[in-house]
Amino acid sequence: MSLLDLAPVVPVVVIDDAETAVPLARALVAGGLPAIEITLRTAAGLECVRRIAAEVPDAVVGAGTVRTAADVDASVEAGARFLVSPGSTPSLLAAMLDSGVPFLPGVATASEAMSLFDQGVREMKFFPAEAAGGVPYLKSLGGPLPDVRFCPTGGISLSSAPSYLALPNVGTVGGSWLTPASALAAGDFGLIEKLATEAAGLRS
Ligand SMILES: O=C(O)C(=O)C[C@H](O)[C@H](O)COP(=O)(O)O
Repeated sequence: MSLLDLAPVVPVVVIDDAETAVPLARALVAGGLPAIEITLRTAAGLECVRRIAAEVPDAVVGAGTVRTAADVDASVEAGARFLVSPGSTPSLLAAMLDSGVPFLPGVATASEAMSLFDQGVREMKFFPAEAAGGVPYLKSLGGPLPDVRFCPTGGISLSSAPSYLALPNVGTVGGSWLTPASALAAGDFGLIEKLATEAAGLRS
């Protein structure tokens, strides 16, 4: 099954304290969102991937903010089951193609999507979704590029997600709204499960 079909929303998580990774992942899975993207923006990112991969078997944990071939190797070694990047470079794409796990390279234009398509990539992240043109832009890309499917991410909320999910070239959306920094700092995993449950209900 494609990564884009696992759930209507992929939570994008920035974690500072690796101790929160496992309870956070359990809350998201309990709410119905099994695919979880842990960004490599923080020093704790890889350790969080490692802990979730080892301790939360129902989660499909991936690494986000993957920018280099070294990031690809470190993520896979930590147990990442998918990789997401904000954009794409030749060396990053080569490493992703070689990684053995599904990946969503970021694109924001038709030319970028066509370059990846030429390399055999059919599923991509559309980033930064809202700033780059949002739903109308993505709908327009679907005309000439109907065989590319996207995970739009960047500026999407519970209220804007349904209009993206209604597009035929969108499988799932990414967003950080499910894991507010304040809830993480307070250890409020009940709130995170509630936000995940709301998001999981967007497409039933
Ligand atoms: O970290 C990355 O790899 C990114 O490319 C950026 C993230 O996808 C967005 O920051 C999430 O978007 P928000 O839901 O607006 O917070």
